[in-house]
Amino acid sequence: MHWHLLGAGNLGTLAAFYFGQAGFAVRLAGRSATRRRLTLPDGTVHDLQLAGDDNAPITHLVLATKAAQSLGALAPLRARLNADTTLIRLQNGLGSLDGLPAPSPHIIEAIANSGAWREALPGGGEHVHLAAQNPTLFGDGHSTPPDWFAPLARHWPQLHWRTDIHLQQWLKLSVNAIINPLTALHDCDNGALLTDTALHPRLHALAAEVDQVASQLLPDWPGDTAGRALALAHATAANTSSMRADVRAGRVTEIDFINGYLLREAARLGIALPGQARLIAEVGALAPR
Ligand SMILES: NC(=O)C1=CN([C@@H]2O[C@H](COP(=O)(O)OP(=O)(O)OC[C@H]3O[C@@H](n4cnc5c(N)ncnc54)[C@H](OP(=O)(O)O)[C@@H]3O)[C@@H](O)[C@H]2O)C=CC1
Ligand SMILES: CC(C)(CO)C(=O)C(=O)O
Repeated sequence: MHWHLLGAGNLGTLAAFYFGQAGFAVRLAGRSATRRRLTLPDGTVHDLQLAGDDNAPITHLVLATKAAQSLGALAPLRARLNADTTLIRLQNGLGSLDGLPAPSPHIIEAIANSGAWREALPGGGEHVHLAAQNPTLFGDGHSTPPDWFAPLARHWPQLHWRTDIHLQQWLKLSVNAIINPLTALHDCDNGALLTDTALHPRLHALAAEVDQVASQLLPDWPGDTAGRALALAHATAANTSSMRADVRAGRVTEIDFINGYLLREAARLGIALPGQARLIAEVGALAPR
């Protein structure tokens, strides 16, 4: 089985590594060959040569661009995708594939709780540092995973198939709506959200707004977004969040797909979220949208 990868950044590199370990061929989509170095939390270093695009039909695709880049990155590939194509959306946020023209591929949602950051390699390519290895959840709403999932899960630590993927997406969105913008605004690593207690009143107020919306949308909503955000910040303490990395690099952030998505859902329910609205404006002032 042949996989294409669209977006060979932090998580794309990690996925390419684990697919490769499981024996699947991986090549880039829309880009030429390049190299990546990956350092895992146990200190092992792995050099990867990522093959360039072959312009062949795409049967299996990992999409790991940032959310805002998704539709633009997929547009030149449209003729190579069809309704039988499997697309793993390895991204934070929700709504990044809204508006994807038909025929829609078979979409598997992937939720990563790991933390990774990257730097340029001297002489070209990039070095990805996996700062924390945590569970990754795949699902498409069906109970049975595809055939390739079991061999992949033997090589990708803590990879799980979830039938309640929609709830899991909201659980991840809720903590990203706290960790990502706060670490971007305060230019701090995730662990600082635990140690800088001056941030806690705001963190709790933002989390309460998230719980107000999510509990109306999802009957099984467990609440305690503040506790779960602090737990994930602890589990990824040494990481630079993806939004902080985007702000630092002057890139478009995912605020519209995380906090913006939440705000739009709240508006549909007639709920105002003043804290989240202010947060979106503050991040918007730091980075392009
Ligand atoms: N980093 C983390 O710790 C975590 C990230 N996530 C989520 O995972 C997703 C990916 O994040 P992350 O890996 O950090 O992002 P990165 O910015 O590291 O990677 C995105 C990649 O997409 C590439 N890209 C952009 N446009 C195109 C295009 N048109 N064609 C091909 N490639 C393109 C970029 O290339 P170039 O740099 O050349 O523009 C870059 O390599 C995000 O949704 C993020 O929120 C989830 C959990 C943890
Ligand atoms: C898991 C976490 C919080 C890691 O930093 C993340 O999702 C991100 O940075 O986008």
